[in-house]
Amino acid sequence: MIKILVAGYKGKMGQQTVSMILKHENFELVGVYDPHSLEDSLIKEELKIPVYHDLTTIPAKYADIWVDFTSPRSVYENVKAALQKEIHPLIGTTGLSDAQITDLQGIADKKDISGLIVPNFGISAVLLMQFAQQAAKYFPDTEIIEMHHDQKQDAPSGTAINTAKKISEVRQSHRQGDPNEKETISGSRGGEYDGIRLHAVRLPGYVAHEQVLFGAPGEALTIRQDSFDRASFMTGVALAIEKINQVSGLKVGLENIL
Ligand SMILES: NC(=O)C1=CN([C@@H]2O[C@H](COP(=O)(O)OP(=O)(O)OC[C@H]3O[C@@H](n4cnc5c(N)ncnc54)[C@H](OP(=O)(O)O)[C@@H]3O)[C@@H](O)[C@H]2O)C=CC1
Ligand SMILES: O=C(O)C1=N[C@H](C(=O)O)C[C@H](O)C1
Repeated sequence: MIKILVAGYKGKMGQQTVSMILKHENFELVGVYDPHSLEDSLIKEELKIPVYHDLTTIPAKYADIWVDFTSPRSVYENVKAALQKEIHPLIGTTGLSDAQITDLQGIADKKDISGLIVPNFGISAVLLMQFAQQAAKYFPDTEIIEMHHDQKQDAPSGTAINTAKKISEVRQSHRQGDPNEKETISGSRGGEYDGIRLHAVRLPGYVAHEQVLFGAPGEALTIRQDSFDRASFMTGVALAIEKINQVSGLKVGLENIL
């Protein structure tokens, strides 16, 4: 059995993850973590699962895997704590900066603990990023539009940033649009990563969606993926839990285990 602790267990993704783990025959939920929770145990399917409220009280090697769906504000400290306790981090929470990732990779290497930071567990999103990288070799002019539910804390989404990074690996960095363009309403042209414009839409009813638009003289290509339900992320979470041991160091992207 693979022993798992879920951080952020009361959240939208945390609840899905807890249900998936309880249904899986090879997974055991040994604990959950949320500093704001008022309960001491989570009663689920006749099981009494301990609730941790303080990182310092979680024993070293308490679980094999730490699944994190918390908040951009807490994820860095959580991953650091998991690595220090020699628990493999499987991180779905977005918002880690490049400097924080480099720092955590250093700790993971020193401790010889493998882990994964996964901007998007949906197979459609992983494929979209790969297809977008392939297309950018032939269509270097591109803009990204991500659309999410209106409770999302971070913008642009982790998936959109990761898509832009993958595109910028294969195209010459350049500024798009007319050099003399002027925003009459500030922000109209969106955010920017290495010359790639990113646009974030937040609307009720949406879950998680992304479009990558490519334009060239006389033609265009649009690649789109949709997560209509958070169940779309659970196949990827389960697969990553099963395969995290095969990763070397702390890596970014589900493609590392596909
Ligand atoms: N990689 C992927 O495929 C996906 C990633 N995500 C990402 O996962 C994260 C969570 O998303 P979602 O579930 O929708 O968000 P929610 O706001 O629904 O859930 C977050 C949960 O984390 C809890 N929390 C806040 N601070 C801490 C902390 N310090 N330690 C532990 N728990 C904490 C919150 O509790 P409280 O409300 O009491 O503060 C809440 O229950 C986001 O960063 C989102 O972008 C989401 C979907 C897919
Ligand atoms: O907050 C969300 O909901 C999601 N967050 C991730 C992101 O920022 O890319 C993954 C997915 O888009 C859902």
